[in-house]
Amino acid sequence: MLEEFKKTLQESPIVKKGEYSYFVHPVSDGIPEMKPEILREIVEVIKNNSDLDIDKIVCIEAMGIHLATALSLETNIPFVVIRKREYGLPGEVPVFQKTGYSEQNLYINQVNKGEKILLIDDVVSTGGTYIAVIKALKNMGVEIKDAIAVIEKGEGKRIVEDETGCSLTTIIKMDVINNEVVIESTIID
Ligand SMILES: O=P(O)(O)OC[C@H]1O[C@H](OP(=O)(O)OP(=O)(O)O)[C@H](O)[C@@H]1O
Ligand code: HPA
Repeated sequence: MLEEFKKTLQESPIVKKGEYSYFVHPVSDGIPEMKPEILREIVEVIKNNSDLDIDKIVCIEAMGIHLATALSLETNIPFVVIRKREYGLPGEVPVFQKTGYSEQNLYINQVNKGEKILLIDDVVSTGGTYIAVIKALKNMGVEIKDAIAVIEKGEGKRIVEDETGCSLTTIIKMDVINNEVVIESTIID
Protein backbone atom coordinates (compact mmCIF):
# COMPACT_ATOMS: atom_id res chain seq x y z
CA MET A 1 0.00 0.00 0.00
CA LEU A 2 1.03 3.60 -0.69
CA GLU A 3 3.67 2.34 -3.19
CA GLU A 4 2.37 4.46 -6.06
CA PHE A 5 2.04 7.49 -3.78
CA LYS A 6 5.65 7.06 -2.61
CA LYS A 7 6.90 6.56 -6.18
CA THR A 8 5.17 9.70 -7.50
CA LEU A 9 6.45 11.69 -4.51
CA GLN A 10 10.02 10.59 -5.22
CA GLU A 11 9.57 11.75 -8.82
CA SER A 12 8.33 15.22 -7.80
CA PRO A 13 9.95 18.15 -9.57
CA ILE A 14 11.56 20.62 -7.16
CA VAL A 15 11.21 24.33 -7.79
CA LYS A 16 12.70 27.21 -5.82
CA LYS A 17 10.46 29.73 -4.09
CA GLY A 18 13.20 32.07 -2.85
CA GLU A 19 15.35 29.86 -0.61
CA TYR A 20 12.52 27.36 -0.14
CA SER A 21 12.76 24.03 -2.03
CA TYR A 22 9.18 23.33 -3.08
CA PHE A 23 8.19 19.85 -4.31
CA VAL A 24 5.40 19.64 -6.91
CA HIS A 25 3.02 16.69 -6.53
CA PRO A 26 -0.61 15.87 -7.43
CA VAL A 27 -1.64 15.88 -3.74
CA SER A 28 -0.14 19.31 -3.04
CA ASP A 29 -0.53 20.97 -6.44
CA GLY A 30 -2.77 18.96 -8.77
CA ILE A 31 0.32 18.70 -10.98
CA PRO A 32 1.22 16.24 -12.50
CA GLU A 33 -2.19 14.61 -12.87
CA MET A 34 -3.67 12.85 -9.87
CA LYS A 35 -4.17 9.10 -10.29
CA PRO A 36 -7.53 8.16 -8.74
CA GLU A 37 -5.99 5.11 -7.04
CA ILE A 38 -3.66 7.36 -5.03
CA LEU A 39 -6.58 9.46 -3.84
CA ARG A 40 -8.54 6.29 -2.99
CA GLU A 41 -5.64 4.92 -0.94
CA ILE A 42 -5.31 8.19 0.96
CA VAL A 43 -9.01 8.17 1.82
CA GLU A 44 -8.79 4.54 2.92
CA VAL A 45 -5.84 5.28 5.23
CA ILE A 46 -7.61 8.31 6.69
CA LYS A 47 -10.80 6.28 7.32
CA ASN A 48 -8.77 3.60 9.10
CA ASN A 49 -6.91 6.08 11.29
CA SER A 50 -9.51 8.66 12.33
CA ASP A 51 -12.49 9.14 14.57
CA LEU A 52 -15.37 9.75 12.19
CA ASP A 53 -17.87 10.56 14.94
CA ILE A 54 -17.76 14.18 13.80
CA ASP A 55 -20.10 16.92 12.62
CA LYS A 56 -18.02 18.00 9.66
CA ILE A 57 -14.74 17.80 7.82
CA VAL A 58 -12.84 21.12 7.71
CA CYS A 59 -10.21 21.70 5.02
CA ILE A 60 -7.95 24.57 3.97
CA GLU A 61 -8.04 26.21 0.53
CA ALA A 62 -6.78 25.27 -1.95
CA MET A 63 -5.16 21.90 -1.74
CA GLY A 64 -7.16 20.51 1.14
CA ILE A 65 -10.32 20.70 -0.97
CA HIS A 66 -9.88 17.63 -3.19
CA LEU A 67 -8.94 15.59 -0.10
CA ALA A 68 -12.01 16.75 1.85
CA THR A 69 -14.22 16.13 -1.19
CA ALA A 70 -13.00 12.57 -1.61
CA LEU A 71 -13.35 11.85 2.11
CA SER A 72 -16.81 13.42 2.23
CA LEU A 73 -18.07 11.33 -0.70
CA GLU A 74 -16.76 8.18 0.97
CA THR A 75 -18.13 8.94 4.47
CA ASN A 76 -21.22 11.06 3.75
CA ILE A 77 -19.89 13.65 6.20
CA PRO A 78 -20.26 17.28 5.02
CA PHE A 79 -17.25 19.54 4.62
CA VAL A 80 -16.48 23.23 4.85
CA VAL A 81 -13.51 25.15 3.45
CA ILE A 82 -11.31 27.65 5.29
CA ARG A 83 -10.97 30.18 2.48
CA LYS A 84 -8.37 32.70 1.41
CA ARG A 85 -11.23 35.11 0.65
CA GLU A 86 -12.98 37.32 3.18
CA TYR A 87 -16.79 37.15 3.13
CA GLY A 88 -17.69 39.36 6.09
CA LEU A 89 -20.34 36.89 7.23
CA PRO A 90 -21.39 36.99 10.91
CA GLY A 91 -18.91 35.01 13.04
CA GLU A 92 -16.16 34.93 10.40
CA VAL A 93 -12.74 34.42 12.03
CA PRO A 94 -9.61 35.68 10.23
CA VAL A 95 -6.39 33.71 10.67
CA PHE A 96 -2.94 34.90 9.64
CA GLN A 97 -1.15 32.12 7.72
CA LYS A 98 2.63 32.12 7.22
CA THR A 99 4.29 29.29 5.26
CA GLY A 100 7.93 28.85 4.19
CA TYR A 101 7.27 30.99 1.09
CA SER A 102 4.09 33.03 1.57
CA GLU A 103 1.85 34.86 4.01
CA GLN A 104 -1.79 35.88 3.87
CA ASN A 105 -5.07 35.76 5.75
CA LEU A 106 -7.38 32.75 5.86
CA TYR A 107 -11.03 33.08 6.90
CA ILE A 108 -12.98 30.53 8.95
CA ASN A 109 -16.73 30.44 8.38
CA GLN A 110 -19.45 27.99 9.42
CA VAL A 111 -17.44 26.13 12.03
CA ASN A 112 -19.25 26.50 15.34
CA LYS A 113 -18.48 26.27 19.05
CA GLY A 114 -18.91 22.71 20.35
CA GLU A 115 -18.73 21.10 16.91
CA LYS A 116 -16.59 18.00 16.46
CA ILE A 117 -14.41 18.17 13.37
CA LEU A 118 -11.73 16.42 11.38
CA LEU A 119 -9.23 18.96 10.04
CA ILE A 120 -7.45 18.05 6.81
CA ASP A 121 -4.78 19.65 4.63
CA ASP A 122 -2.32 18.40 2.03
CA VAL A 123 1.05 19.34 3.58
CA VAL A 124 2.58 20.36 6.90
CA SER A 125 6.03 21.88 6.49
CA THR A 126 7.03 24.81 8.74
CA GLY A 127 3.81 24.21 10.67
CA GLY A 128 2.84 27.88 10.31
CA THR A 129 -0.54 27.17 8.72
CA TYR A 130 -1.67 24.44 11.09
CA ILE A 131 -0.46 26.25 14.21
CA ALA A 132 -2.49 29.34 13.30
CA VAL A 133 -5.59 27.39 12.23
CA ILE A 134 -5.59 24.97 15.18
CA LYS A 135 -5.13 27.81 17.70
CA ALA A 136 -8.02 29.72 16.13
CA LEU A 137 -10.33 26.69 16.11
CA LYS A 138 -9.49 25.92 19.74
CA ASN A 139 -10.20 29.54 20.71
CA MET A 140 -13.56 29.21 18.97
CA GLY A 141 -14.43 26.21 21.18
CA VAL A 142 -14.29 23.71 18.32
CA GLU A 143 -13.40 20.11 19.18
CA ILE A 144 -10.69 18.86 16.81
CA LYS A 145 -11.11 15.07 16.91
CA ASP A 146 -8.38 14.56 14.32
CA ALA A 147 -5.97 16.80 12.45
CA ILE A 148 -4.46 15.28 9.32
CA ALA A 149 -1.75 16.45 6.95
CA VAL A 150 -1.31 13.92 4.16
CA ILE A 151 2.34 14.83 3.53
CA GLU A 152 4.74 15.77 6.33
CA LYS A 153 7.75 17.69 5.06
CA GLY A 154 10.64 18.00 7.52
CA GLU A 155 9.70 18.52 11.16
CA GLY A 156 6.24 20.08 10.68
CA LYS A 157 4.31 17.49 12.69
CA ARG A 158 6.48 17.83 15.79
CA ILE A 159 6.44 21.63 15.57
CA VAL A 160 2.62 21.72 15.37
CA GLU A 161 2.19 19.22 18.19
CA ASP A 162 4.65 21.07 20.46
CA GLU A 163 3.07 24.43 19.76
CA THR A 164 -0.64 23.47 19.93
CA GLY A 165 -0.80 20.32 22.08
CA CYS A 166 -2.98 18.85 19.32
CA SER A 167 -1.83 15.57 17.82
CA LEU A 168 -1.33 15.58 14.06
CA THR A 169 -1.62 12.47 11.88
CA THR A 170 0.49 12.34 8.73
CA ILE A 171 0.53 9.64 6.07
CA ILE A 172 3.96 10.09 4.50
CA LYS A 173 6.97 11.80 6.06
CA MET A 174 9.46 13.17 3.52
CA ASP A 175 11.98 15.92 3.00
CA VAL A 176 13.74 17.61 0.11
CA ILE A 177 17.46 16.89 0.33
CA ASN A 178 19.95 17.94 -2.38
CA ASN A 179 17.05 18.84 -4.66
CA GLU A 180 15.39 15.43 -4.37
CA VAL A 181 12.48 14.04 -2.39
CA VAL A 182 13.57 11.53 0.25
CA ILE A 183 10.84 9.42 1.86
CA GLU A 184 11.52 8.95 5.57
CA SER A 185 8.51 6.85 6.69
CA THR A 186 4.83 6.16 6.16
CA ILE A 187 1.95 5.65 8.57
CA ILE A 188 1.86 1.93 7.73
CA ASP A 189 5.61 1.19 8.11
O1 LIG B 1 3.33 24.05 7.21
P1 LIG B 1 3.39 25.24 6.33
O2 LIG B 1 4.77 25.75 6.11
O3 LIG B 1 2.45 26.31 6.79
O4 LIG B 1 2.93 24.78 4.86
C1 LIG B 1 1.72 24.12 4.62
C2 LIG B 1 0.75 24.93 3.83
O5 LIG B 1 1.36 25.36 2.60
C3 LIG B 1 0.47 25.08 1.53
O6 LIG B 1 -0.44 26.10 1.40
P2 LIG B 1 -0.45 27.28 0.33
O7 LIG B 1 -0.76 28.53 1.06
O8 LIG B 1 0.76 27.24 -0.54
O9 LIG B 1 -1.77 27.01 -0.47
P3 LIG B 1 -2.38 26.09 -1.57
O10 LIG B 1 -3.08 25.00 -0.82
O11 LIG B 1 -3.31 27.03 -2.21
O12 LIG B 1 -1.29 25.55 -2.48
C4 LIG B 1 -0.23 23.82 1.98
O13 LIG B 1 -1.44 23.62 1.29
C5 LIG B 1 -0.45 24.07 3.46
O14 LIG B 1 -1.66 24.75 3.71
N1 HPA C 1 5.28 21.58 -1.93
C1 HPA C 1 3.93 21.61 -2.01
N2 HPA C 1 3.16 22.16 -1.08
C2 HPA C 1 3.77 22.67 0.01
C3 HPA C 1 5.15 22.65 0.16
C4 HPA C 1 5.96 22.08 -0.86
O1 HPA C 1 7.21 22.03 -0.80
N3 HPA C 1 5.44 23.23 1.35
C5 HPA C 1 4.25 23.59 1.90
N4 HPA C 1 3.23 23.26 1.10
